[in-house]
Amino acid sequence: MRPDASPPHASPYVGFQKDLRGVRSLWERFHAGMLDLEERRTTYHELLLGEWQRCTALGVDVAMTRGRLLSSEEFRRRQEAEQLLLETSVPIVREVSNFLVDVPGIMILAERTGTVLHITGDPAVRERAATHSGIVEGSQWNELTAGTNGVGTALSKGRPVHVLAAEHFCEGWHSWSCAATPIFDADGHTVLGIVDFTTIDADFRDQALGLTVSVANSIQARMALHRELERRLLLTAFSDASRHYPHDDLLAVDQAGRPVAHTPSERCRQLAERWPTEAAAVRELVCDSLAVTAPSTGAPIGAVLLLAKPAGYQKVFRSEARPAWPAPQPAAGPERPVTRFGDFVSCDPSTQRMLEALRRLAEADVNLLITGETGTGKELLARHVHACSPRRQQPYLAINCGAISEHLMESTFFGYVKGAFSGADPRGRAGYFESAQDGTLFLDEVGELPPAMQAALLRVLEDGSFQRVGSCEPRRARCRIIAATHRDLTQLIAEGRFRRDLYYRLKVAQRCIPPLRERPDDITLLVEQFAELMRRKHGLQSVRFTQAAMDALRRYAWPGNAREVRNAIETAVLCASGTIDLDCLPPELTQAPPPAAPQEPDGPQHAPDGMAAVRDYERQLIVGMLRKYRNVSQVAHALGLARSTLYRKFAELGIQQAEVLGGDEGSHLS
Ligand SMILES: Nc1ncnc2c1ncn2[C@@H]1O[C@H](COP(=O)(O)OP(=O)(O)OP(=O)(O)O)[C@@H](O)[C@H]1O
Repeated sequence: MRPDASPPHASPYVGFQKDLRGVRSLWERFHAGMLDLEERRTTYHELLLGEWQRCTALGVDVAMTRGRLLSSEEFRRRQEAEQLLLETSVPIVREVSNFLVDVPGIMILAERTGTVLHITGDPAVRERAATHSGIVEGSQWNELTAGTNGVGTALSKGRPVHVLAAEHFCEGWHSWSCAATPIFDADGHTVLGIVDFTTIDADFRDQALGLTVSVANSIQARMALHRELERRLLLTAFSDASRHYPHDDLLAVDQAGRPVAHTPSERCRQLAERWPTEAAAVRELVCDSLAVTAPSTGAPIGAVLLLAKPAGYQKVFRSEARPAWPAPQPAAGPERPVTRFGDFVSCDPSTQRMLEALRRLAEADVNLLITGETGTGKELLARHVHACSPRRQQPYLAINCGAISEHLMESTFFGYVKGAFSGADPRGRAGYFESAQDGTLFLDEVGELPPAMQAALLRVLEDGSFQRVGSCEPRRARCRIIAATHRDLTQLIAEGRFRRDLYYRLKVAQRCIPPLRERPDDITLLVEQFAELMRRKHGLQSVRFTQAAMDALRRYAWPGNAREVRNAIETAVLCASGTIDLDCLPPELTQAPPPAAPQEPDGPQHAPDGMAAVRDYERQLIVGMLRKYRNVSQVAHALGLARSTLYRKFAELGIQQAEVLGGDEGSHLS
């Protein structure tokens, strides 16, 4: 056994050499209750005993052989809470792993409570770690749960550590050795997570500790940069508030409760000084606060606080006079919390209920049908359902059924054997069902499947088997199907264009995403999300909207839904130099609907209540755009719609192209 045979190891957290001889025997005697109290021991052995006694007192189960797994719901929450850490660390960890191809070990990123967020490295070691010890994403390795181990001990010590073989409290981990280093926040002492390098004990090298220290340092540097950006956002919010409230005392505090800025009065200076130690007393002076949140994740960054005057009168920030915050300012206010489902965000209550239902359905592992207009985020939801499902470690494959040529469809879905047909890969090829084995197959635009393919798909869904083209050998399909369509499948069924039996197989569970025009609060939310996304993408300092621009954005009906918002905001961000005004928005948002288009005599021009009014508005909009561009492709692009969707809208809304264009349709409508 290695601890008895290997040379001493430097122990960075105890400051002396580890002599691993006798550790296994010490461990055995400790757990058998056969320690000789009079025995003279090295400091190192005393230290180990202290660690193990602590684990015993914490009630750690020494017989455990697999890491404890969080429920996928809880894991999802942790991932969401640690989005910044993930975004910052994963690219670094991956890049380092690329240079460790021949090193038999895995690199683990854990968050501040010891939950593994990400694992990368040697596939064989990864497989063994998962199957033998339950070291997988979502498993927990703090000392309370798993006793002395790399992640848990680095967390509790707050320093880089080696934990080798029999030093682990639980025998189940004795075949592993780990080096682990904490990642600190910019303040130098708050632990944000752990970088750990784990190998089978016999493969362990001392250099592993240097590796984790250097990876942790790189992550820290990147985190520090993020913190600086957050600090700037907070300062921008503070100076905006100061402009709007020049006669008041304001204090900006970051998320850790540290004052970042205050109004330059002596009273405020003193309050800021007292804040870290007497926060409770100073907090009593706070009349109102404005939360400042991270642009992309919505995570809180800090707050601007409005302090009571010495005379004691109370004041609140006026909602209509809230400063023109940078894009990340929460759109819906505290009474409308934002729900996130992966990258899908919403503050609309009925959409939020749908997202909650999807969270539950993700775990249920049943086939799912997602409907909704084009651009409403069906693929985004499907992807995250997979990420929250028990299949999340397996492949996710998205297929646009409308984009596969009909005669290749069967071989694309089911694969083919060699010599199946001329022009094919001579070695044969696996189809989507095999490639997505054990994972999720997302069938986008499922309403476009031709009848023959509908029949073939139905057969797979009914008995779970299929054959490659050119072969009789049955194969089992073990993937989950998520299907999506913007079409009304019940109508297609009534028209004989979609199989009823297939429909029922696909919609074991079904959810519909409402169009954006029916959830006006989400318009503001998406505008701000995309503005921040584009600000980052194009490396801009800040992006803000004038009131007039924001009003126009909220009024518009968005027939292309979130995709159209995204396109419009990207163009606007690029056109504006920081502040987006009306002139940076696409003309259809700012121009009144064309007068010649038919409309109700007193019909509303925007933000109408009834569906009929919405249809009218959509009709006016599309007719106006057709007159302007005189080209269907350009209109579709401007609206963020597929051409096929636009043609569908023509039919639904009774728009006659020839009529609109005065009979010259043929030359322009391409
Ligand atoms: N609620 C949302 N929050 C954030 N982004 C969204 C949301 N809804 C959609 N998006 C974004 O809008 C774009 C379109 O989304 P997606 O492709 O998922 O829509 P879709 O309904 O599948 O469209 P189609 O029917 O045309 O295939 C993507 O960029 C997506 O990230």
